[in-house]
Amino acid sequence: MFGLGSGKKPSLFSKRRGSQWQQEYRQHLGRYRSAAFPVGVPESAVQASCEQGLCRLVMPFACAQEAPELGAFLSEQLSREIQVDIEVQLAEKPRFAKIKHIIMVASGKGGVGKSTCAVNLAMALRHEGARVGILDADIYGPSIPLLLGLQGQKPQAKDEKTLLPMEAHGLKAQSIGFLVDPDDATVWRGPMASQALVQLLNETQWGELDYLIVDMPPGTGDIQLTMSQKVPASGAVIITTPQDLALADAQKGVAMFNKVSVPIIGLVENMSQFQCPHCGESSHIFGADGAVQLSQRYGVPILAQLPLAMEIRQCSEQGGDLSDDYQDMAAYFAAAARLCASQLYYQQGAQQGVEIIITDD
Ligand SMILES: Nc1ncnc2c1ncn2[C@@H]1O[C@H](COP(=O)(O)OP(=O)(O)OP(=O)(O)O)[C@@H](O)[C@H]1O
Repeated sequence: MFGLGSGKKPSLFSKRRGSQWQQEYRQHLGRYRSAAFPVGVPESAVQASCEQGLCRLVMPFACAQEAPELGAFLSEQLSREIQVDIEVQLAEKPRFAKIKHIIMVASGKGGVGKSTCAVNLAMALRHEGARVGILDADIYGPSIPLLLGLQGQKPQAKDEKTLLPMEAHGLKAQSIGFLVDPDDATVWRGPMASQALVQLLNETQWGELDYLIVDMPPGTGDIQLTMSQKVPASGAVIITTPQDLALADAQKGVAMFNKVSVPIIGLVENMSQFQCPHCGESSHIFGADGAVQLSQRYGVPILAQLPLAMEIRQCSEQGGDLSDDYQDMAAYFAAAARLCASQLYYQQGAQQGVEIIITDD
């Protein structure tokens, strides 16, 4: 009835018909459920223009790679071939300078894969159509230069006060590792460490960003607490492994962010399972479902359960992008990125929706 794809463009694109399409799309989009759209595509997002079987959507969070699945859903619902193209435009005002959201990536314990997850999450958000930066605040072991293939490089000074960020894989990056000898950084005390983070954040010309990922130092001590107080973060992602010890530390991470009122966006369970390359059998080397229990206890979602995989280690340590050669591994981070971005959007929405009622008593 709507004539999408019929080719009779001029007569079909009257205003009335246009709005009729909008209505039908809107109805179906609202029913579309996925990890990224747990409550359907939000009403505010449905700025759809639909032409010749192509539905262009402007979405308020990074989810561009959801387009094929959304297209398949709409095609089935509307019984005609529909392609979806997603453009990402975050509507909210920047939280800091021209940065819309700062996301802290933290772990209660060292060596759980925090930096690896931070970099791959940043790349995945980029592939989901967002403008993304990464700030390496891990003063004790800055690994972002290595993970982005930028070792030994130095950022350029824009003027006397500001530095230009480095760029790799479409990400803007800044790290203490570009500026000081790592051996010097290890002796920094609390105030110096948090001051270094604030300075790097303030004095880098980030330009306009949708998301800035901050790779925090491991642990939940005073340094991490001060850092989380000083940075206007929209939320935090906690990386853990399924081990009891790592989970106990992850709990401390949740408590720390609660203390400074930074919402937890979700948990990433890294090294969740290992698939034998020979027989294909999956084993839970570090235990099973620890993060699920943590998630239930604190009511925070699990963004991903990532495998322990040689491809992740090799590709990351060579400064590569998983989506170039290891799409199956990249898919885990893509799903985590969409979930992280949407969770942040829905969390903010819920916060904005809180009504404060002042009474006399
Ligand atoms: N899912 C994974 N599969 C295989 N190797 C991984 C995975 N995640 C991380 N690694 C490897 O584990 C090692 C530690 O990872 P990473 O440096 O990201 O940890 P971290 O928590 O940031 O450490 P630190 O506490 O030193 O900051 C690296 O060699 C990395 O390549």
